[in-house]
Amino acid sequence: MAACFAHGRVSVGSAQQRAPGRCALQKLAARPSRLFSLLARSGDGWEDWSDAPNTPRVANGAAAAAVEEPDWRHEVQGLAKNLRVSKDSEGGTDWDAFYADEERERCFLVGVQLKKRAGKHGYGVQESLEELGRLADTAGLEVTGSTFQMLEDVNPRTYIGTGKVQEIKAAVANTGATTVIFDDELSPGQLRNLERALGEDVRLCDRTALILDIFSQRAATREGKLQARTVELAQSEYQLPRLTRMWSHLERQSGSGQVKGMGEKQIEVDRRLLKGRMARLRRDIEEVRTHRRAYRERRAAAPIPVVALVGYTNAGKSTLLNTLTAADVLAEDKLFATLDPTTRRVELSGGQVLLMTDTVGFIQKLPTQLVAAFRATLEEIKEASLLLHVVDVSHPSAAAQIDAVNGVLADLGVENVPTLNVWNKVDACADPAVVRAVAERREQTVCVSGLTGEGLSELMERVSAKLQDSMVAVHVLIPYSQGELVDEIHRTGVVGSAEFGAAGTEVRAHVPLPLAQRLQPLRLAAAAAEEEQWLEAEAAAADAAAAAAGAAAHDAAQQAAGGDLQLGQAVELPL
Ligand SMILES: Nc1nc2c(ncn2[C@@H]2O[C@H](COP(=O)(O)OP(=O)(O)OP(=O)(O)O)[C@@H](O)[C@H]2O)c(=O)[nH]1
Ligand SMILES: [Mg+2]
Repeated sequence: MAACFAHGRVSVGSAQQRAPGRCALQKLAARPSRLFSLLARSGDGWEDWSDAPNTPRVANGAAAAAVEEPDWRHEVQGLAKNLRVSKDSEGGTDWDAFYADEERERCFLVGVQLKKRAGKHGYGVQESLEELGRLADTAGLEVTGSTFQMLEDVNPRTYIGTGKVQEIKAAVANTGATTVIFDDELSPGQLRNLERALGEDVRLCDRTALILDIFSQRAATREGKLQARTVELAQSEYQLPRLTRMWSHLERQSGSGQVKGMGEKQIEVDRRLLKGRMARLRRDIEEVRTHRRAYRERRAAAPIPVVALVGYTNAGKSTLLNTLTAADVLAEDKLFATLDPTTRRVELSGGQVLLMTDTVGFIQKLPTQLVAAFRATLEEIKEASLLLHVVDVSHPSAAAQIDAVNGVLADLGVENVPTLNVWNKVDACADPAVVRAVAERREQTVCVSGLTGEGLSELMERVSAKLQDSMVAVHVLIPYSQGELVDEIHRTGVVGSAEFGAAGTEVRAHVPLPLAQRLQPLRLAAAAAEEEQWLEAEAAAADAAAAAAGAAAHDAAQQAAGGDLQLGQAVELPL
C-alpha cells in the first residue's frame, strides 16, 4: 500500500461536517488497511469505540471511529501510530485520524547528478538525496536505500540510464521496497516508461509528488483555509497530465486504489472531474485573496510595520517567532511544519509595535506548482517592510539553502524588500565563535539562537534601526484633543522626544510615510526649516531604502560570485 495510504487522513470535523466525515470513514472501511482502531476519551477515562453502534468497519475487522457519536467534544486517540488530535479554532473538536500500517511503507531513492550542474553552492546529489530521505520520513515512509547516477543530461525516456533501471529493479527486490522515489520531477512519459520497466508491483513517486503530499497531509487539518485549497489546486495541476497508477491524492479520494487499468473512459471521466474541481478551487482562492487584500488595505491605513520571517524549511522561523512573542506556533524537527502564515504582535523595548509574520518554508527544487499556488499566501511578504531571512547556520548545506531561498524570493519578485540575514542555531555550531566572527564581518547579518535566546536583543535593535530607515522624520505639535495621534506615533514610529507644553505635545519622531502625511497639518508653524528637513529626511530615507536594496543585491551577487567572506567557508570550517 502506498505511503499516502499509510498516512491517509480521515477528517471528521464539527457537527456540520459530519456527513463528509462519515463518507470518508466509509471509504476508509473499504480499504484493506491493517490497523485502525480508536479510543475516545470522555472525562478521565478512555473508552474503546471499536464496537460502538454505527461504526463502519474496516475491512480487516479492526474498528473505526464512532462517527455517530453525538458529543463531538470527545478527544479521540488512535492505536495507530500517527493519530493526531487537534482542536479547531472555534474550540470545537476537530480530529484527524492518521492511520498507519504498523510497518512503514518501504521506499528506495534515486537521484541524478548532472555533470554540468555540479555548481559551487548547489545541493550535491548526496545532500539532495539525504533531504529527500527526510521528506520521505516526514511523509511516513521508511527509506531502505538509495542510488544515483552521474549524467551529462537526464534520459528523456527514463530519467536514468537503462542499465541503472535494472540495477534499481534488483535493489528494490532485495530491500523489500515497494515505492521508488525519484529526486527530480518526472515527466508523464518518463513515468509511464519507468512503470513499464520496473514492473507493476513497484509504485513510483517523485520529489514533487512527495512534497505535495506532505503539504496535503499538513493542509488537511486546516479545512476552509486558503492553504488547503492552494495545495489541492497545485496537486490537481500536477496530476492532470499524469493520471496513471502513480500514487496520488486523487487515487486516495476515489477510494478505489485501482487507477491502473481502469481504462481510458474512466481516466477521461476523472480528468473532467479534476478540471471541474480545479475551476472551483480557483474561484474559491480568488475569493479568499480578495478578502485578504481588503484586510491588508485596512491594515495599511493603520501603518504598523510588518516584518516577515522567511527561509529554508526547518531553519527555525517558528521557533524565533515563539521566542520573540511567547507565541505557541508549532515548531518541530520536521520539514514543512508551518503552512499557515501566522502573524503576531511584537513590542520593542522603545514601545514601538510591529507585526511579525511566520511563513511557509522553502526548499530547493520547490515544485513550481507550489510556488505559483503559494503566491497568493506569500503576497503578504511582498508588502512587508522588512524580511528576516532565517538561516540554519549549523546546517552543512547552509550556503546552498541561502541560494535556494534567494532564488524563490526573486521568483516572487520580493528581492528588493529590505532584508536582514538572521543566522540561527549558532548554539548548534561546533565553533560558534568562528561563525559569530564571520557574521560580524558581513553586512546585514545577525547571529542568533532562537532556542537559547542568544543575540535576540541585538536582532530587535537591528530590526528597529532598519525600520527607522524607511521612516520619515517629523516634528509636530499635537493638541491634547488629538492625544490618540501621540499613541499612534509611539506604536508605529520611533520617538526621539515628546514634551508636554501648554498647547499640546511636541513630538520629534520617525514615523511611516502614511502617518507623516496625516501629521502634515500639525507640523510646528515656527519650523519653516523643519519642513525642509522633513523633505530632506524623506529623500534620504528613499535613498537609504534604494541603497539597502542595492546592498542586498550586491551582497547576493557577491555571494553568488564567491566573495571573500563566504558562508560556505564558515560552514566548512571545523564548526
Ligand atoms: N539548536 C537549535 N535548534 C533550533 C533553533 N531554532 C530552532 N531549532 C530547532 O529546529 C527545528 C525546526 O524549527 P522550526 O521553528 O519548526 O523551523 P521552521 O523554520 O519554522 O520550519 P518550517 O515550518 O518547516 O519551515 C526544531 O526542532 C527546533 O527546535 C536554535 O536556535 N538552535
Ligand atoms: Mg515553521
